[in-house]
Amino acid sequence: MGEPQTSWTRPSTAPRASVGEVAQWLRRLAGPSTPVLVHGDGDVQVTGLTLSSSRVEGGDLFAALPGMSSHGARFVADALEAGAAAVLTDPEGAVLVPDTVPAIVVEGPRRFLGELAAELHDRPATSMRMVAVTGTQGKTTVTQLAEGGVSRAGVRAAVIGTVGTRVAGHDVATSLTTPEAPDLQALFARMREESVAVCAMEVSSHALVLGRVDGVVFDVATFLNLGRDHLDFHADVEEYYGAKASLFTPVRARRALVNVDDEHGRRLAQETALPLSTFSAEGADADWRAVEVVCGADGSSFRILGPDGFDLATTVPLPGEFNVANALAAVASCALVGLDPRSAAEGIARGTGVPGRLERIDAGQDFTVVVDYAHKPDAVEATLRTLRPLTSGRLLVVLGAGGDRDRGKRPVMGEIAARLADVVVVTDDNPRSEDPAAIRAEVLSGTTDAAAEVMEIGDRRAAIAAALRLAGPGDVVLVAGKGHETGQEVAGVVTPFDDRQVVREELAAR
Ligand SMILES: CC(=O)N[C@H]1[C@@H](OP(=O)(O)OP(=O)(O)OC[C@H]2O[C@@H](n3ccc(=O)[nH]c3=O)[C@H](O)[C@@H]2O)O[C@H](CO)[C@@H](O)[C@@H]1O[C@H](C)C(=O)N[C@@H](C)C(=O)N[C@H](CCC(=O)O)C(=O)O
Ligand SMILES: Nc1ncnc2c1ncn2[C@@H]1O[C@H](COP(=O)(O)OP(=O)(O)OP(=O)(O)O)[C@@H](O)[C@H]1O
Ligand SMILES: N[C@H](CCC[C@H](N)C(=O)O)C(=O)O
Repeated sequence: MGEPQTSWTRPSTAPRASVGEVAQWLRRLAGPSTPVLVHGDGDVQVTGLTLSSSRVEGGDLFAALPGMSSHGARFVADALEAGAAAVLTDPEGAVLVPDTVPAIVVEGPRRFLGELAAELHDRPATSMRMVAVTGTQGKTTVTQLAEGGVSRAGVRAAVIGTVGTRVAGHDVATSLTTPEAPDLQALFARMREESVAVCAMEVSSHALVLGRVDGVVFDVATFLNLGRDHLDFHADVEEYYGAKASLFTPVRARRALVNVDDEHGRRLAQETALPLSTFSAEGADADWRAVEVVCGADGSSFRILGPDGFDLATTVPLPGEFNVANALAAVASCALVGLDPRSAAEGIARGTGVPGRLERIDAGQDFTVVVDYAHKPDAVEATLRTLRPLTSGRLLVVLGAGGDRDRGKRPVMGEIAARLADVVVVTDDNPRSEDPAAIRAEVLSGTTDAAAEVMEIGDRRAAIAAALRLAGPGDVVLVAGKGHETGQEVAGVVTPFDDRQVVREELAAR
């Protein structure tokens, strides 16, 4: 596959519009009661749109928006230095923009950004079949399986999500699970140039609340599940559900695919106004079903039963019952956008796993080591329950929790780990700006009632090394929380750290 395509975050042929034209689009979007003002030369041409000064390219319209920690207008000087041609901002930001700079000023510009970006790039998503996947767990796995499956079947495909973006087989670096609208629409424009036929993307609840997918109508929106997550961002589970459910409305999608094994999925199936298809891997009555599931250490075999007598015996190259549900969701999503479900399933079966998702690290040791991105209660539980039957000896887990994120999940994760594993090594994940010892104490507070042996080793490498030293034949070591991540963030500094590499190094050093 080669090096990531750094230039593919944008189309090779830039779009072009004048500041005056952009203001006209905004007036249409905002309606007559919202004034849209133009300061300076309205004939200036813009050839791109971005909302981060650090990603400005020459000719861009810099969207200087208010945020939770700052106002983008504070970075106008940086944006101009990087070549921005004009600024889009709100009245509060306008006072920070020099008079000489062409600017468009409107109240609450974030509301219009998705539509604006889509318009600037001439609605590129309409040239592809668009699959959106949401849920607390499994988004990355489902989108990667779908893209991998159809690519192997010869379809030009793209995927956007937490582990990055791939366009027609080329890696493209992105950082958020769901990129901001200007970045997203530029990526779609690039995909259109590359004749991509189908794009599967993860849609996070943040993205829905912050309007990152505004301007896109997905051909199918897929709901996986809803568990505890992001309660630092959403007030409560009801609000979190509401954010996810907003994807299943006619402004955002044409059709819904919903997991009826999940409690919130069943609710959504009742509530959505979209044409509905359902799926189940646990025996419920549904349009798409996985039956005769046989789980093994390297994956599972099962039969897919679908509409119109669809019946296929297939496999998924990832262990765990939940990955049968993920594979089923991937196949059904492909079918619902008009792709052949049989070749998608066959493509998935022929594939490898997904980076950092139940990824086995094998260096010839006499026990099993698995690196997994489980960093939420349900994922820790699902992963440990998957690994227990594959363990003839002891199940050991190395686990921490991220800083500056939902604190409530920490003791819950500790409790689950101590209940389902035999040895728990509590360590640091990404402490970010928080005191690492205080985070560990919160995780540890959940572990007190269980029989598991619990130890605390803050340094993540030392914690991994300790677990590996304790392991023997028949044991399984789960290194949870960071999966595919390649850095550890402590006090604002990201240091290279890849659990998979550290495991290899520590195994070699044993
Ligand atoms: C809560 C959240 O999602 N915040 C996002 C939001 O931040 P914000 O609006 O508060 O921005 P801010 O930091 O106050 O800055 C204000 C403005 O100044 C701009 N700025 C800031 C600094 C600078 O040097 N130059 C510059 O132009 C920023 O681009 C922003 O527009 O807009 C920023 C600009 O795009 C994002 O970087 C930022 O994501 C932060 C980094 C983040 O961590 N987001 C995570 C929580 C997130 O979105 N996660 C989801 C879900 C993942 C999952 O499912 O697990 C995702 O989709 O990735
Ligand atoms: N369907 C599922 N049900 C429960 N747990 C799952 C499911 N799919 C994956 N997991 C667990 O969740 C972890 C994250 O999976 P994945 O990355 O596919 O989900 P995600 O929704 O993209 O997560 P994130 O939003 O954190 O990026 C996996 O490593 C696994 O432990
Ligand atoms: N997208 C998630 C990733 C969390 C990964 C975990 N390793 C952590 O740091 O908590 C977030 O930013 O909340």
